[in-house]
Parts: sequence; structure tokens; C-alpha cells
Amino acid sequence: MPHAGQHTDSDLADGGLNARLAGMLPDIVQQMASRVERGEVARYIPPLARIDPRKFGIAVVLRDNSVLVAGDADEEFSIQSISKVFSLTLALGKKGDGLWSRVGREPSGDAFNSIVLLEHEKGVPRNPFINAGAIVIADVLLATHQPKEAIGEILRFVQSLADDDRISVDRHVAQAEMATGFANAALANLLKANGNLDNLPTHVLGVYHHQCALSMSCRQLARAGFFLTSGGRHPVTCRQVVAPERTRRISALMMTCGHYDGSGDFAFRVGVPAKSGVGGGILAIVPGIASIAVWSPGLNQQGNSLLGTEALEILCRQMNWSVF
Ligand SMILES: NC(=O)CC[C@H](N)C(=O)O
Repeated sequence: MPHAGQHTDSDLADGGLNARLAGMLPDIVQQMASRVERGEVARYIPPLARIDPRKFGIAVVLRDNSVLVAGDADEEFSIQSISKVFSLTLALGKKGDGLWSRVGREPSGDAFNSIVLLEHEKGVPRNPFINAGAIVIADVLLATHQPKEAIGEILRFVQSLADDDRISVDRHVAQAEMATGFANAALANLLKANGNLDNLPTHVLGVYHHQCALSMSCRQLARAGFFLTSGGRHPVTCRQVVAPERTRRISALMMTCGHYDGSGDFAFRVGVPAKSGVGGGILAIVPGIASIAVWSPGLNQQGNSLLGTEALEILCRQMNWSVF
């Protein structure tokens, strides 16, 4: 069986992969539909608390740009922290390696919204995927713009990666995030007090909360993540949008930090780089082979999709996809 990065001749045309996945995805949807233990839907804002925990969708984009979907793969959901992958990519494009003086590259071992390490480590967040790190990234993207312009830039970037201009920010989710994001405000204020925000915390939080409110389907998300599978190539134009070395580094951070204090367990069980969000989505990358998006709103204790993780575990085991 091929390892990620090695391919058989028949798989090279992606026809072989296509056929196997076409059989496998509906089967995974069926298995997940029968699960009684589905985790807890995020309850911190009403628009997320209302989501039906029985929803389940999955989409796989292969490197020939073919897309295989099953279940609720075309229903939009709140991508939440998965947006941190796209904002990091944009910020690296602007700042390059200079970014790493403001945010670290180590797993935190703490919850996504934890404030504990930030005080000890003088306002330099452990990594760009915990909230504190993503708030610094939002500050970089805000630069000298107005929050609206920075949000527009993130939105257009995601739309162009997915080649889909229907992708939008859910205003209700964004407003609810703004109205309840007191812990994020505490992080932003502590960052500002330590000299690690250039802009006003309220403006930076405006950008951060709106990026979290991006609404996408599994199909759109898997397409937007394709550049990480293809060494930075756009799925349709084939243009190089990100340097290959940068996509490897972003993937490395997804592997080590993408699931917060559940990152080790995710790597152990699934074995590919991935990023989760409290909306129940996960974007997973099989380098050189596939970009996968899965959505099941119920979360485990670390705030990662319970069945999304299980579905990826089953899929990657059956396809023999792993970076190890
Ligand atoms: N893990 C997540 O998806 C958290 C995102 C959420 N909007 C927050 O800032 O708390």
C-alpha cells in the first residue's frame, strides 16, 4: 500500500483513488449516522448551540482536482478556528519569517482559549492556532487597515483559494462572537499590555471574530485547503499561490498544534496534519494526495469534533494515508 507521498501507478491518474473513495465515503456517513455518542455541540453562542448534532458531511479533493463528497457536504457551517490556517498563510505572505518573533511554534498543551502561558511567556503566544496566537496574526493582517478591509482581504483570499466567491462571513455568528468574546478580549488586552499588538484590541478582535464566523461547506473547505496538498498550487489556475516550503511548515504546525491539547491524540489516531474548529469542522491534509474536510458539530472535551476525528481515523486507516 502506498504511504503518503508514494503512489502506485494506478493511483497516479487518481482514478483508482476516486473509485475507492466513492465506495468508502457513503459507508463512513452511514457508520457515523448510527453513532449515539456524538459529543456536545458548542454552546457559547446561540447560532452554534442551535446546530443539529446529527449533521455529518465529508469532502475529499484529490490532486487532479476531482472532488468526492458524502452526507451534508454541501451544507455551510461555521469554520471557526480552521480560519486560523488561512489567516496564518496570509500573514506569512506579508511578514515572512519575521512573524516568528511575535508568535511561537510549540504546542501549548492547554485549551485553545487559555490565558495561563501568556503571562508567563511575556505576551508571546505559543503558536498561531491557539486563540492568543491567532489574535496576534489578526493584528498583523489589520496592519494599517480598517478592520473591514482586513476582513475583506481574508474573505477574498479564502474565496480565491477555493475558487468560489459564494463563501461569506455569517453576520449572526460574528455579532454573537463579538458580544460574548470576553475571554478573547482578555487575551487581546494582555497581548497589548505586553507590546505584542500594534492596533487597538477592539479592532483586532473585530478581525479575529469575523474570520471565525466564515461560513463554508465541506466541499468549499476541502478546496480551500488544496494548496497545502499541492505544494502551494491553486486547484484551478495551477498558479503557485504559496511556496512549497511554506506549505510544509504550515502543515507541520497543523500536525503539532492544530487540535490544541488534543493534538498528540489526533496525530496518534489519524496521522495527518489537520486543523479543527468549534463549529465541528476539521480540515485534514494528506500531503501530495488529498485535502479532506469533515463536519460533525458534536465536540469532544478538547473542543474538537468527536465524530469528525473518528471518521478521519477510519478513512485514513482504510486508505493507508499517514505521514508516518
Ligand atoms: N477553537 C475554536 O474554534 C475557537 C473559536 C472561537 N470563535 C473562539 O474564539 O473562542
